[in-house]
Amino acid sequence: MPSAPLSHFEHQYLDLLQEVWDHGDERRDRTGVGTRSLFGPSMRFDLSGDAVPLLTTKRVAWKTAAREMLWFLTGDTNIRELVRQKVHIWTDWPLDRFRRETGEEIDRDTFEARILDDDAFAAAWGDLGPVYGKQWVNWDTYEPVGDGLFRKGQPVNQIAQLVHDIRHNPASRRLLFTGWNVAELGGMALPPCHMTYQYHVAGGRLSGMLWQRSCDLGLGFAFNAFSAAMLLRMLAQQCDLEPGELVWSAGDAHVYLNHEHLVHEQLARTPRGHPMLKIGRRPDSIFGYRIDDFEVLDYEPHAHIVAPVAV
Ligand SMILES: Nc1nc(=O)c2c([nH]1)NC[C@@H]1CN(c3ccc(C(=O)N[C@@H](CCC(=O)O)C(=O)O)cc3)CN21
Ligand SMILES: O=c1ccn([C@H]2C[C@H](O)[C@@H](COP(=O)(O)O)O2)c(=O)[nH]1
Repeated sequence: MPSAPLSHFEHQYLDLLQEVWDHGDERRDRTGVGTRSLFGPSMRFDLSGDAVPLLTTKRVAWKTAAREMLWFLTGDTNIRELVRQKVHIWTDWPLDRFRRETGEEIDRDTFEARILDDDAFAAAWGDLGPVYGKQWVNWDTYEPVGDGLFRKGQPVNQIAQLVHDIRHNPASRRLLFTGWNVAELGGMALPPCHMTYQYHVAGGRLSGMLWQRSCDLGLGFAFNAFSAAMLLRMLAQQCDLEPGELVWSAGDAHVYLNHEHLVHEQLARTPRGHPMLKIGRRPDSIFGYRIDDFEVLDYEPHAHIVAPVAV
């Protein structure tokens, strides 16, 4: 049965957008663009059935978000593979570094073409540092070899460990993984925003919480909410559980001042439809999913809204 309009999941997002725009503290942020910001909001999304919190008040490139999530799970931190899949959302940071360090005024398409064509260029300029994927599946460890010396130990695969723990110790209060490796933050293009994920099993259902320290409500949120739900669904499938709830909570939730048009346009639109995310196949492991395994149904969103990304 279609539910009453006010119960649509997306109203939580639209209400927050309005709240931040109307009452957020206006400040100059790291990027120089300026934001309005509120601290500590949260939202809850019911993922039962195949429900997925994919925004409908603008078209969201969910396949781009899905490709990014699958890329994280490979442990890769170089944008080359994303660019090869025509995912451009991470290009601006390496491009910015390239321009700053070489003084060359290269455009984005040329930069991406060089990343694809030139191995050495990709290795030198395409890497984001030890960001999400590195920490999720290859967190470095060190073991003493005497005299104050250490050598690298076996890296920790937090995701494999998580799947094991959900399966074998579902009552655990330690079902979590994090990208926030304090010792390695300095080498990252950006410290993780969607930084910590925790899970909870009850009544045959897997629920998850994402703690996002910093959220760009106009651009990042749509990707982060979809990806967190997608990952939860994959974990549930691997652990023979039904999806429960996704709890999203943020530290600094902000709207960039140059997203004013997006705020007004989205708030003028009415959420429509109840998007569903289908997974067509059950791979042998959490690392075995491919983009073609995912399909979104009942998605007839309002038109896309172009908004600049603050670098
Ligand atoms: N300011 C800022 N916002 C973010 O959301 C963000 C960052 N920086 N830095 C790191 C990553 C990169 N992410 C991004 C970057 C760009 C888009 C973006 O431009 N999205 C457009 C077009 C998507 C497409 O390529 O089709 C959108 O309308 O959603 C989204 C997420 C999320 N993160
Ligand atoms: O997944 C993501 C990644 C990034 N963001 C946003 C949040 C902020 O607007 C910037 C990061 O800047 P910091 O100064 O490091 O907070 O990127 C996002 O919303 N989601």
